[in-house]
Amino acid sequence: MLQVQLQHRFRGTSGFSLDVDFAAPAAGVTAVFGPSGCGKSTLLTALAGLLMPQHGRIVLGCRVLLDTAHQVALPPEQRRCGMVFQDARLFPHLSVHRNLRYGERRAPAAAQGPDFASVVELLGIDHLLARRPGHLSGGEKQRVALGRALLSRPSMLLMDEPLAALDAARKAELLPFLARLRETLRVPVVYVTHALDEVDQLADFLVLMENGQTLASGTVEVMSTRTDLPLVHRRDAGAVLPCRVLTHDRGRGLTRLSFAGGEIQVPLRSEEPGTALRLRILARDVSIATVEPRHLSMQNVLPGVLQSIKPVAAHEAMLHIRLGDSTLLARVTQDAVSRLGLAQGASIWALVKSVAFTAGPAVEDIQ
Ligand SMILES: Nc1ncnc2c1ncn2[C@@H]1O[C@H](COP(=O)(O)OP(=O)(O)OP(=O)(O)O)[C@@H](O)[C@H]1O
Repeated sequence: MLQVQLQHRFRGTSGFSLDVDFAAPAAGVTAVFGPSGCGKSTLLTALAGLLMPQHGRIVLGCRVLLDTAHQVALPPEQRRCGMVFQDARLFPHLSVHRNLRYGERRAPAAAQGPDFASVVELLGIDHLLARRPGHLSGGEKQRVALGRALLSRPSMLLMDEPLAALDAARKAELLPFLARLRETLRVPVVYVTHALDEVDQLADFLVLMENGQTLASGTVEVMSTRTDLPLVHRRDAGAVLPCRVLTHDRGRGLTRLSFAGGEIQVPLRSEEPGTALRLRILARDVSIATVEPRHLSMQNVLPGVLQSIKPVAAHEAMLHIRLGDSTLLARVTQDAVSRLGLAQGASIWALVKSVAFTAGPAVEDIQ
């Protein structure tokens, strides 16, 4: 586990207070998500040991990095956190090769981790080794920065909005590398972002922050269906479902997926049957029927049970729908709730218009 409890108040004009308390799995990617100025970067600097909080305890696995109650405070070099920022911060006068070797030289002899060749292969930067940072694109620079951080064999990787400075195309180029990293490496990652699509694609666990405080934390799937959190008011609010590819029907251009509440059909995907995928079904793309609908253009009509109805805006409500072992969210008007006579426990059909995929290559990659 990564256990974090921190309290810190900046003196002077800022007066900002950080009050963080969460426990995340030590393996995988933990996203720290929240609006600008909520304290995400401050949290990272405290994890790295670059900010000494007034009170706190940080434990990674069985290592106590900080325990102010017992005067324990490991300095940054003993915490060994690899850091990747929005701007790559590479040495401009050194080649990519030498930037990477710099990271490698900082690795303690006994530390476990990938070697130079495997990092270069993992990040696809072989062809860039002789270049200087000034001759790299933003996405390439970030891959090198990531490689340098990995080669220092960190005990934890801290990433502060590594994609925020990139345009959409560069971001799309880098995301698959980050996803590979998550699948291949064992190093725990704390990933700061205010982009929900990055959370969906990369994170296993989510820590939600607001005004210096942790509002909630949990798996991305569970957090995506919590209607008590500010996430529910976003346009992209919706349930994240882990799925598996069942079959492809190339003639009809459809792929059938299974999830813990049934099956769903989506536009043709490129992944082999058996591949795990994650998809977000936006609440606003789900409609409700109280009798089984027929003769519809929609592919997905899923039987479920209405678990709860929560108002989310003046005239709208968020419905929690139980589909087997999964939960779906549907955002409908209050008018629809009363017209259909919707009530907790009712059997209903959820009609899913479209889904957003949050993992795996796009269908354009087929062939
Ligand atoms: N060294 C400091 N001294 C005083 N105040 C600070 C200091 N560092 C950060 N702050 C304040 O702490 C608050 C949180 O800043 P932080 O950079 O952690 O937010 P953030 O969530 O990472 O924001 P963003 O998403 O915009 O990067 C801000 O109000 C900032 O002004």
